[in-house]
Amino acid sequence: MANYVPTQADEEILTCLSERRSFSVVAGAGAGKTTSLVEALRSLIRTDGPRMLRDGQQVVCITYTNRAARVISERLQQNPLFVVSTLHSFLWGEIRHFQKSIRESLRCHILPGHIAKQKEKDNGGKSKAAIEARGKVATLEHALQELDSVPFFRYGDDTPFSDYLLGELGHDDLLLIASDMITTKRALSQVLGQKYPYFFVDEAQDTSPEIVNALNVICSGEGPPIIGYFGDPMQQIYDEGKGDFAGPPGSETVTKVENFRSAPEVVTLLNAFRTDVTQVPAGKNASEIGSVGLILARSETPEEPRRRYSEAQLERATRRLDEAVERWGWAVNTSAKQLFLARRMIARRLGFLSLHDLFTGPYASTRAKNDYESGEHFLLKPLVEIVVPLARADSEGNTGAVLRLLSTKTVAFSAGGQYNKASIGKVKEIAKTVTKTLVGLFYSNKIGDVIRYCYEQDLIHASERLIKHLNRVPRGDVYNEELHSREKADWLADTFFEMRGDEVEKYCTYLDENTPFSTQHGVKGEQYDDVIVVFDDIEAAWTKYSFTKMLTPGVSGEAKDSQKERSRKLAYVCFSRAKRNLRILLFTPDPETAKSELTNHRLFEESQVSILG
Ligand SMILES: Nc1ncnc2c1ncn2[C@@H]1O[C@H](COP(=O)(O)OP(=O)(O)OP(=O)(O)O)[C@@H](O)[C@H]1O
Repeated sequence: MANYVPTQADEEILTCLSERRSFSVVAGAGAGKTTSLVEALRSLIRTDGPRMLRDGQQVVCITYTNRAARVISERLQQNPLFVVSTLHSFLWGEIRHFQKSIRESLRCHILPGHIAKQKEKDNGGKSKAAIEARGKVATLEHALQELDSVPFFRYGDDTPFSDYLLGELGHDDLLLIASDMITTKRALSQVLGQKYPYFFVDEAQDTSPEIVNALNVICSGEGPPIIGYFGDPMQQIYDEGKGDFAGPPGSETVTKVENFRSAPEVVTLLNAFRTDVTQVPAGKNASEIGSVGLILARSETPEEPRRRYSEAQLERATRRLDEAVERWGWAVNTSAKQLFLARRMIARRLGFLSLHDLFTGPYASTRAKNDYESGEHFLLKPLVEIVVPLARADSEGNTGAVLRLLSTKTVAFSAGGQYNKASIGKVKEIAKTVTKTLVGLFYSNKIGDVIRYCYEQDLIHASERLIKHLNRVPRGDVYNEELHSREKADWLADTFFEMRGDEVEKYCTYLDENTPFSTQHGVKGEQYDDVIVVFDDIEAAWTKYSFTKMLTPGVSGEAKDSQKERSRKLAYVCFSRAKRNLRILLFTPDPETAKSELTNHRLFEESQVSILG
């Protein structure tokens, strides 16, 4: 890396590696954790690489996303010494052949564990939660009984949730099964330790406690295999993470104190949010001049049911943001990244409010909401992955891109698809017709027609769930929360199938990050010169977070512990994306009192805070 500055922490990591001792690197935002990780991996090429290659061993580096895996692999120039992979694909690759053990794990631990959890939620009464829990217990017990009829189990990116009797394992179950197998089957942990003398885990704070435990089991005892965790407990923003990851007994903790990203003004604010690491601005940004500014705007009492803003209120809140931006003199700063927890504001600005309200409204389960936010919802996936990219490539007249999309993303045009025996000329001709029809449908028909065409033409990997919705008669009855809560997905699908595609296209633009807007979760690992963070607890309509309570408990009341922790961490992640200038807009019921509270607690300086009149 140009301008790479070696640090004390890097030295300590090298010492651990040479002494074959496990370690955890704890570092704040912008510390260059990935740089330290890559440097440590590179050092192994020199010190232990030839021996490992001779003995058929490799180093495992686990990343949180596929994108991070690609970045690290590139920085290591695809050196075959390293297996750089997400946790899920690494684990599945290691356990998939042990089908008997997977079944045993499901039977003895995983399913009984899920059943016990659901039973805890059932007090025998008639509440919605109790009824739902009883339903889940029945389904799980049935799956347990019939487990032997499942020929084999599989896991894929397209199976976020388990369907045991179809043999589909979801993301969470995969982690539970793998950690169960590693901790209970000594032979498996020994084999893994022999194949891989070094394990590195990036973003360790988001690794589940079960997995940290399993990896520590592999790496317990003296000498190799050893494990190195790299992470920041303050940036644990996914609930399943362990946060305070630590290596097996006897391992070292290395604290990295530099911040190579942010200007000193931003680093001062970040330090006010935590006590475990006090950062010092380092490298060339230590001499940059940055700034921090907070504007407090009065929040409104929501007028709509479910504590939602009305259209007029949403409009007023958006106008307040424009006023704040104006006051900061950033109206012309088009490169400033705007981070919102308040997604309706983004959806409205970008033109997909009805889609947003559908996928976050009464027909959407928590699972559906999460999948919508990440672009993974099974109803949206065919459009996000195939239809919209095809429509875009087609409108640009980019035939090459159209053919590439068809051959890589669709079933029909893939190597094993129905056209694989046809001549190239014929395939091109079919591709043209299919694309023309599909794009035509997308712009003029309902979404249901588009998806149905994709399914009939074998363009999508249609999941069982999707096929079920396509084949069923639309629900004629009016949705009733009491009666239908377990079947709400039917109403979601029916409403979605009736919609037009234009909103989905805008949603895709947003997912592609081609806009100056992002959700606050979406920016993890990113950095921008200028950042605007908007906190509106009401508009976000989210009970998991409360920024007003976290920042100004005197004005808004004390947050619950979990709410406070989550909000503090998410705020920290957002603020720490700024390299130079950070601006925050906080909607609060009482801006004047909030101002004194914030400055009294020394989170912000008086000169940094102002009130929007
Ligand atoms: N040792 C170093 N010397 C100089 N610059 C560095 C060093 N390490 C990292 N940087 C630079 O600092 C910035 C932040 O690094 P990076 O994104 O790797 O940090 P991080 O710890 O992963 O941050 P976060 O956890 O906040 O996402 C990048 O621009 C990177 O190039």
